[in-house]
Amino acid sequence: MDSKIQVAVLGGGSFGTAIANIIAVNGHRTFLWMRDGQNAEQCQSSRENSKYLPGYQLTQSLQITADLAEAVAGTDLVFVSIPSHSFRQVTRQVRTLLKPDAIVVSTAKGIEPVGFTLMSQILEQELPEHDIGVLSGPNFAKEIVAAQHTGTVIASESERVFDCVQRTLRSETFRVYANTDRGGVELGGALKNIYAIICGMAAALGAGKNTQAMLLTRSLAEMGRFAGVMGANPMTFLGLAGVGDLILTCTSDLSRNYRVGYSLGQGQPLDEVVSGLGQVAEGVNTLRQVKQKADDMGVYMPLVSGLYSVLFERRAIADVVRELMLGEQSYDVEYIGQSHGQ
Ligand SMILES: NC(=O)C1=CN([C@@H]2O[C@H](COP(=O)(O)OP(=O)(O)OC[C@H]3O[C@@H](n4cnc5c(N)ncnc54)[C@H](O)[C@@H]3O)[C@@H](O)[C@H]2O)C=CC1
Ligand SMILES: O=C(CO)COP(=O)(O)O
Repeated sequence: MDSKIQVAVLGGGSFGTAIANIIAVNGHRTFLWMRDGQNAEQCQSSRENSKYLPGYQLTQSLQITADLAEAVAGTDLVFVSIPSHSFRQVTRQVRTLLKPDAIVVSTAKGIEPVGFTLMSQILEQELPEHDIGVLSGPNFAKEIVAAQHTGTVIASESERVFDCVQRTLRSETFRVYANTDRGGVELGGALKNIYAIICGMAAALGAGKNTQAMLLTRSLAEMGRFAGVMGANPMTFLGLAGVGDLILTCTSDLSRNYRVGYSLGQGQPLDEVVSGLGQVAEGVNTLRQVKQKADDMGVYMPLVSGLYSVLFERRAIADVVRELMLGEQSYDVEYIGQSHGQ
């Protein structure tokens, strides 16, 4: 049996383009769908996505189109690489176009505001007949297209999804691990964006390595605590989609969320920073949603609360930092608990 399949990637931004290119290089018939016809034509003829990944040559066999029906008809595997604010709208458009047995995988790292809905829950709601999954990990699009050795995670309840995604994406430079904790993997990808903003801000303010290490570690503690209450497995946060992506995004200015934080730390106003970015930084909206949810569920998230009060309540960063440092001192690793920790 021919192991080559037909794949569609929806969303012609940085990540959609990078992932579609890997799959086409692997020899699968691959369509990259972008909504703007002129952009699609220009990328198809120049073999470059000059807006999102300038300077990177896309492989000849990748077919770039603005025709959604052409992109998904006959497709075995679909990646939805659309930012969270438009994810449902695009998913809805493909409902009647997909083959009944097509697998659908989200690559978005955000949360829908209404009802705190994760992207894979949108897939469940909009495409209930399909096997679904989530792809997440420390994966800068620019490094993927530059063939840097990269690892990622496919999360799903279905063996069929693991098997298909691992076989389709695997290459000499791209490695795919499996995880059955879909919610944990997805929350890891969304939550780390908040902490990337904090770490960018800290860097702009001259934070040293002690501060960076404390921030990263306490961020991980907060993420695991929140996800645990949401029903995820805190152990997922020891994997690539948890601590892996947290380290990546919190330590590099290739991250848009980190860059948002850096500019805020330099004193620029939030609306200017966000409108000047020209690309999606999911962390700003995720912060609003996580703060609300944490308050509703009574989850202790001092870093989330601190960033929220700087961004949306106009509190001075220095005051918030002082308060965080002088707050109640607690246990290092809360899973060890008081009785073992003493
Ligand atoms: N860039 C990266 O390194 C990574 C990004 N991600 C996640 O993937 C998702 C997409 O991110 P990027 O590709 O980086 O974003 P981007 O900002 O580079 O591109 C977003 C793309 O979505 C398209 N889009 C937006 N609304 C649309 C709509 N209603 N209909 C059709 N297309 C629409 C835009 O035209 C653009 O092509 C985000 O949730 C992000 O967090 C995940 C892993 C890595
Ligand atoms: O998720 C990412 C890398 O894994 C990309 O992060 P940014 O969205 O902050 O650029």
